[in-house]
Amino acid sequence: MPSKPTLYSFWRSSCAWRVRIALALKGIEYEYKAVDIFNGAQNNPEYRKISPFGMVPCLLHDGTAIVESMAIIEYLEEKFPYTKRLLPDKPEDRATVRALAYMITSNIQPIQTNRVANYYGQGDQEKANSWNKHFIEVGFHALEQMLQKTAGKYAFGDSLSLADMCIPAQVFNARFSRVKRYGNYFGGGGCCQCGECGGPYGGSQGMWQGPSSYEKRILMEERYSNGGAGQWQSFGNGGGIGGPPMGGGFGPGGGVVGLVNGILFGR
Ligand SMILES: O=C(O)/C=C/C(=O)CC(=O)CC(=O)O
Repeated sequence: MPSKPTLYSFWRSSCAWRVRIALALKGIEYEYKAVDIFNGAQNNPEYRKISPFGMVPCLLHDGTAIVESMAIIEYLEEKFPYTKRLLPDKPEDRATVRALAYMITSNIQPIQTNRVANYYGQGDQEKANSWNKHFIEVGFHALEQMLQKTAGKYAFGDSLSLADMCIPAQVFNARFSRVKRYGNYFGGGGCCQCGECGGPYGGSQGMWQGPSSYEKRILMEERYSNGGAGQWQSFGNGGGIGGPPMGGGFGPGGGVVGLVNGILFGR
């Protein structure tokens, strides 16, 4: 039986959130250590020894420090093989699930991360925000095309997979970046402005469709797979210093794009 890992995390980190979802769904007990990025804790020399980039997440397990969320999740998949599987059996299915996940983890999130946007904005917050928003919208547009072919109850068919570890956290980032698709619910409105799709993604006007949501489903599965409210905390809220100011992780909100909107809020 492997020993208990320690997760260095922070509530605002979408990458750390992916790992928290995976740990929770796999029912792996772990120690949570918040790295208060907003106060520079990632620059602590001690932390830099285990996470040279000063990023979260970082998983410490049996004396090995593992950084990069996808490396961590795949490690958990291999190290705890008797827990819930996040990759399907067939190689082509695994490739598709990884592709869905990597669309976010390689081609959306790293481009819209604050250190990139802030460098681009050079102090102009509006400019930095528009950078993030643009790349999230373009990325979601592409993701939408993929999901139209792959999604069932979840991003890939009817089983939770690695892709579902990545989408909710990216939706969370989209909210922070005021992606217009959320507008009807969060005070904007109108269509996507990616310049490519000629109008609202999927055409459903961004209205929140109701309570049966993909996000909520993942939250609930996470909650029940861990037997209660304690893990609910560690999923969205992180607890203590790790907790977000907005409570509850995902609340009701508009969808992102047509099918994403559908799986998030309608199916
Ligand atoms: O572990 C990763 O895959 C990447 C980590 C980061 O880029 C840091 C991070 O959490 C950025 C963010 O999502 O806010």
